Amino acid sequence: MNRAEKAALQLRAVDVLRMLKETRTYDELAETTGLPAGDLNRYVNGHVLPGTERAREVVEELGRDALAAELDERIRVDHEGYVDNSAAVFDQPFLDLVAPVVANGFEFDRPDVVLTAATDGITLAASLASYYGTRCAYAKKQKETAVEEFIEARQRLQSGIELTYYLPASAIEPGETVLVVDDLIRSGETQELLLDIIDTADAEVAGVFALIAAGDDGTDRARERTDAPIGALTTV
Ligand SMILES: O=P(O)(O)OC[C@H]1O[C@H](OP(=O)(O)OP(=O)(O)O)[C@H](O)[C@@H]1O
Repeated sequence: MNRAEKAALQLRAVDVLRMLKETRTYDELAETTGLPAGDLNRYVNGHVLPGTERAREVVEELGRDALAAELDERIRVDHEGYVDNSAAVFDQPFLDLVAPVVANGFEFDRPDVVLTAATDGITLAASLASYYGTRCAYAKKQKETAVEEFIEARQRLQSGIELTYYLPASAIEPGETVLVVDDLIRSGETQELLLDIIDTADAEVAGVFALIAAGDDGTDRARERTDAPIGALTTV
């Protein structure tokens, strides 16, 4: 890790601690983190930065559990099992906290492109691409007018409806690595279409990540398609 990466990690740890502090006293935060309340006070107030190892623990271990719990708080599941996650996907600062936890707490290699499907995955993909310093791309259900060449992926869904996603062909170069992300994975049909797009582009899959897995069907389906790491922050 170079100096800039260390500094970024330390600042991310402070962001995580500040988020946790919003709903806790320093004593409670000390209990949650196992760190001394006096140190926490200095980190949260920006007087001192946590050391690299401590920062890593906060982001990768504590951060993952804390953000999963925070995400659970923000999700509403209706009586038919449909998920309202607007309180997560509309909150870019929250997703900016999720990004380093995903990048460091799962086994994904840094990709060349973070790919999602419009619409609800876009804010998460933007946060991750920004964290990695890579490009973000999203496939859409319509063709963009001025674009001449598309990669398209089509599938007949279980419902009988045919779904097609289009991605401008210039979005992914052959041989690039692509991390597929989405806010939600349920049947896995959307992620499968994105994996088809990566195949057509002659690119490599770096992994598949969803904020929320609704059951295991979607992740199981993705696992059948790729050996790359697959993960979700929470399962409902
Ligand atoms: O695993 P699956 O069964 O494919 O479901 C997951 C997809 O469903 C939602 O998108 P939706 O198609 O509702 O489009 P939206 O993002 O525009 O709401 C969600 O954003 C995922 O992309």
